[in-house]
Amino acid sequence: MRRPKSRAARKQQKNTEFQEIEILNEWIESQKPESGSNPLAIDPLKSKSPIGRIVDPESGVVSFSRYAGARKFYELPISKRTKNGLERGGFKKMTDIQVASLPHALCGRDILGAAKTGSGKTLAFVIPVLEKLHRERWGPEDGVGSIIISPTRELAGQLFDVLKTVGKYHTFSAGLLIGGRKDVDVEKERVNELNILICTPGRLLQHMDETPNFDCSQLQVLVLDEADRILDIGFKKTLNAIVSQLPKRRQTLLFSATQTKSVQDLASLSLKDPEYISVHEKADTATPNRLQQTAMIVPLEQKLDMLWSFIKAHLKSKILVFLSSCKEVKFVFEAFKKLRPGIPLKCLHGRMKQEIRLGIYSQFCESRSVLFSTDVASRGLDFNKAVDWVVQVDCPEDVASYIHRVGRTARYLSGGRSVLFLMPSEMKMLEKLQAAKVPIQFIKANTKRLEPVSSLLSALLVKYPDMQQLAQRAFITYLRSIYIQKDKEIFDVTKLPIDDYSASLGLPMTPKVRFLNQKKKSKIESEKSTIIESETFDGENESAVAKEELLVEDVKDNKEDKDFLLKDAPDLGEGNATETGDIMPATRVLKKKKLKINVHRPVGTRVVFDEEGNTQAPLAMLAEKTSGEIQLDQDKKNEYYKKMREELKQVDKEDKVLERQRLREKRMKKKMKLKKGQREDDDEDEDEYISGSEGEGEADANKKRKRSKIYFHSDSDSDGEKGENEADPAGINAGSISLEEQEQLALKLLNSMHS
Ligand SMILES: Nc1ncnc2c1ncn2[C@@H]1O[C@H](COP(=O)(O)OP(=O)(O)OP(=O)(O)O)[C@@H](O)[C@H]1O
Repeated sequence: MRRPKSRAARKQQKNTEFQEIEILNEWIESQKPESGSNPLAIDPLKSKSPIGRIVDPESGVVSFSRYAGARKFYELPISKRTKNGLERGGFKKMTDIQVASLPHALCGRDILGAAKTGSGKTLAFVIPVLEKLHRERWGPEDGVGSIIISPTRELAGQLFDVLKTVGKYHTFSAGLLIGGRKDVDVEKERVNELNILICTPGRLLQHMDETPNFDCSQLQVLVLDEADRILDIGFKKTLNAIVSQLPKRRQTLLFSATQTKSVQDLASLSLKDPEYISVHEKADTATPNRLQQTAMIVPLEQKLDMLWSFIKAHLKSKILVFLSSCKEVKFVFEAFKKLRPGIPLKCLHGRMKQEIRLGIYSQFCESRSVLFSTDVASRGLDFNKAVDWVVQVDCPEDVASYIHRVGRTARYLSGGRSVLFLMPSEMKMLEKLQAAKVPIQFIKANTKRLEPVSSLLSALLVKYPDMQQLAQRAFITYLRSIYIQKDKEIFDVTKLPIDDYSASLGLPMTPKVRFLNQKKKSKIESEKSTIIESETFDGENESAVAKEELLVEDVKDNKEDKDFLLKDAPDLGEGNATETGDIMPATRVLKKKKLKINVHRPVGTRVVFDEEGNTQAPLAMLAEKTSGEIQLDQDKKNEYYKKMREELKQVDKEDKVLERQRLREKRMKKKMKLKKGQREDDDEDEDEYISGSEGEGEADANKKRKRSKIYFHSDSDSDGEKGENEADPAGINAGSISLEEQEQLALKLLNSMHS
C-alpha cells in the first residue's frame, strides 16, 4: 500500500485503519470459536452471505459473520493489507490446516499444529503474526514483535519469501537472521529496528548474547516451524537459552508435519492451554495422498549402481537424492559428475558456504536436475517447480525423518513419487513405516537395467587421486552414521559388508575404521566368551575370527544377491510396476573355506572381458564350475586381491611421484614470477569446486583437480604419506630434478617471459 502524499490523505488513511482495527477486534472477540473446537467440522458459510460487520437495516443491530468454519481467506477477520497480500500470492481458498488453525490463532490462542507435508502450514502462522502486529499498531519504534524460528537456513529463507509476499502491503520491517553470513556486525546495528525476525536458533542466540541492547521484551508472537525438530535434543540447549530471554506473556505457535506432544518437550515453552490441531490425525495415511511411495532391497554394495541406473532411467525428471553424510554427498556428486549421466547434477550439504547453498537451492527450484543432499533439505523446503522423485539412498534415521524427506514432493495439489533403498538388515524400517500409516509398497528392483558403476569408479579413483580421499571419507562417514544411529533394531554396523562396500566405491583397499574395529573387537570378545563357555573354542586368534566373520558375510551376501539378481522384477523406469516381493533375511550364518559366488555380480573394481568379448565380474574368471555350482577357491581369491592391490599401489606410487614433480615445477614457476614482481591469485573457494554442475569441460575439471590436489597432497602428507617420504626419499628423488637443472629451467622460463 503506497503512502499517501498529502498530510490530509495520510490522516484519512490512518483513521480508516483505526476503524478497521476496531472492527476486526470486535469481530474476533464476538465470534471466537470455542476452545477445543475444530473449525473444520463446522459447515462453511453459505455463498453470498454477508461478511464482517453486519448492520440490520431495520433494527440497526450490529452483528458479525462467523469466521470459524470459513473456507476462504476473505471470510476471515483479517486486514485489507493482508488480504491484498494473499491475493497477490494467488491464495484464495484455505487448506485444511489453515481452516482449522487460523480462527484459533487469530483470537490469540497458542497452537500446536500438525498437518501433512506440503499442506500449507506456513500461511497458518504467517497470517496471525502479521495480523497481531497490525492490530497492535506495531511500528519501527516498538522493536521486535515476532520471532519465527526455523531449523535450517534454506527454510528460513523460504519463510522470509512467504512473509514478503503476504506482508507486502504492511509497513513492518523484517529481517532474516541466519548463520553462515558474514555481515553479522551490520545485522547487530539493525536488529533492534526490526519488527519480525526470521531466524535459525544459533544466530538468534548469538544476537541475544552479543548484540548490545538487543531487546525482545515486547515480543508478541513466537513461532517454531518444524517444531519437533527445534525441540529435539540437537537444538534443546539453544532453544532453552532463547526462551529464557523471552517474555512469558506472548502467543506461541508450533507447527510441524510430525508434531511432538511430549509434555517434557513443551514445558520449556510454557504454552497456555494450547489448541492441539492435527488435521490429518484420522486420515488413512500420514503422507500426502498424491504421493506414490515404494521401497526396495538394495544391498549396500549395489546402492551406487542402483542410483546411477535410476538416474539414467529418469533423465527428464527432477530428482532429490538423500544420503546420510556431507562426505557421501560430496563423493557421489563428484564421481557421478565425472561420469556424465546426461542430466545436470547439484549438491547441497551443511558444510557449504551459505551463499552457495542458497544459490544451489534456487537453481534446483528452477531446473530439471538431480540434487544430492543431506537432511539439510529434508524439512519444510518447497521447491518451486515440483520435484518428481525423492530417492532415499540411505535409510532415514526414523519414521519422522522419512515423512519429511518424501514430503519434498507431492506438495499442495501436485503428485510425486519416492523410492527408498533398504539394505536387507534394514527391513525393520518397512514395518515401522507401515505401522505409522505410511502407504509404502515393496517392489523388486529391476536388475536387468542395472548399470554397474563400481568399475568406472575405480578407474576414476586412479585417474583423479583426490577422488580417492573423497571416497575414503564417504566410506568412513557412512559407517559412522550407521554406528551412531539410535535405533539398533534397524542400524547395525557389524552387519555391513564393508569390504564389498569399499570396493563398490572404487577403493582399492578397505580403509581402516577405528571405531568399527573396536566394536568388532568387543563383539568378538563376547562371542568368544560364549564359545568358551560351550567348550568349542578352537583357539583361533581374534583377528582370524573377525576375518572369518567378514568372509562368511561375503558368502551370505552372494547368495542373497543371486536371488536378487535372478528375480523377475518389475520395471524400475517411469511407469514402474509394484509387485510385492519376498523379503530377504538379513541374518548371516558362519561358514568357512569354499565360497559360492554369483559370477554375474559386479563386485570387482575393473572390467574384465571373456573370450567372446562379454564383460565379466573379475572373480568370475577365477571361479570353477562343478556340477552346475559355481565355486571359488579362497586362496585364489586372496591371491587375486593381493595382485590387484600391488598393481594399484604401484600406479598410486607413480602418480604421487609425478604429482610431486608437477608441484615442484609449479612452485619454481611461481617463484620466478614473484621475482618479476608478478603476483598470482590462486586462492579459490573449495565449496565452489564442490558445487559445480554436470557438463563441465575436461579442462575445467583438470583445473579444479589441480587446485584440490594441493589440498589433498598436504593432507595426505600429514597422514601416512609423510612417513613414507621420510623413510624412502629415493622414491621422490627418482622423479626429481637436480638444483642445476632447476636453475636452468628457471633461466629458460625467464628468457621466454622476456621474449
Ligand atoms: N491456501 C493455499 N492456496 C494455494 N496454495 C497454497 C495455499 N497454502 C499453501 N499453498 C502452497 O502449498 C505449498 C506448500 O505449502 P507450505 O510450504 O506452507 O507447506 P507445509 O505444510 O509447511 O509443508 P512442510 O511440512 O513440508 O513444511 C506452497 O507452495 C504454498 O505456496
